[in-house]
Amino acid sequence: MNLHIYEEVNAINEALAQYIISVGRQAIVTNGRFNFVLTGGNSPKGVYELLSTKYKQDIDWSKVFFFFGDERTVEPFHKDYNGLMAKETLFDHLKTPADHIFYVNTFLQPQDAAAAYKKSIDKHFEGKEPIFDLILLGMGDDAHTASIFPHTTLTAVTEADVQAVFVEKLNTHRVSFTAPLINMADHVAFLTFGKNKATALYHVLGPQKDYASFPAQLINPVRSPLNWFIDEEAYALCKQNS
Ligand SMILES: O=C(O)[C@H](O)[C@@H](O)[C@H](O)[C@H](O)COP(=O)(O)O
Repeated sequence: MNLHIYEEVNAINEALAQYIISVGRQAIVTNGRFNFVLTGGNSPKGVYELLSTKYKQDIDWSKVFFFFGDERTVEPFHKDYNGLMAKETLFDHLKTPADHIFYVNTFLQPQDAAAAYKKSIDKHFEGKEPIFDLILLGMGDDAHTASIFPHTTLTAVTEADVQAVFVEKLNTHRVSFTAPLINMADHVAFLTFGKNKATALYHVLGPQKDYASFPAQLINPVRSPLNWFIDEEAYALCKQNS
């Protein structure tokens, strides 16, 4: 595991943008394309904006394919739809062709949306193992990641899949990658900052394994060390107890 800890969020975003570009360029050299899974939430807005402005010339975006590690079950481009923020901060600026963006079709019922999404992934990987080049994750203050929320069915799934899950605390369904699908990726990186994440991060990085309570602990990529891009505020409790 690699911890990249910064004082300021801007510094995290710069470091993460450079990491994404580096992984992406290597994927394009090796495989001719970069299969990049985006996280939702608010945290990644800054890094997406950096990628589509300051780093716009640093990678051949025409060879990048974008996916979402999870999606809310609201209609496409509703204000809470993860695809909307990515469209506004990345795709519109990069003029990403529609066939390079894999939105979750939330016009479908959750189970059908999840099945359709996994089918589109399998088609993209031509039936081979869906090993994404990079999966970017956020973490909630309850230690959820993607839509693997505490004490939900997804904390115990062993299949590499995309599944619908009912999240009681939100009283809604979500569509999400499962932890095994995330762990198959070539690279996985968390972007987590702010003091409201400190308690969750302390548990997630701690020695006590409790996957149901702290689902981000489920993320253990098999192909390369897990990367955490965090700030001092989020790391504060870990530091105090190290
Ligand atoms: O759909 C989502 O909301 C995300 O995929 C989710 O896992 C997010 O990364 C965390 O909730 C952190 O969200 P913030 O970045 O807004 O704190």
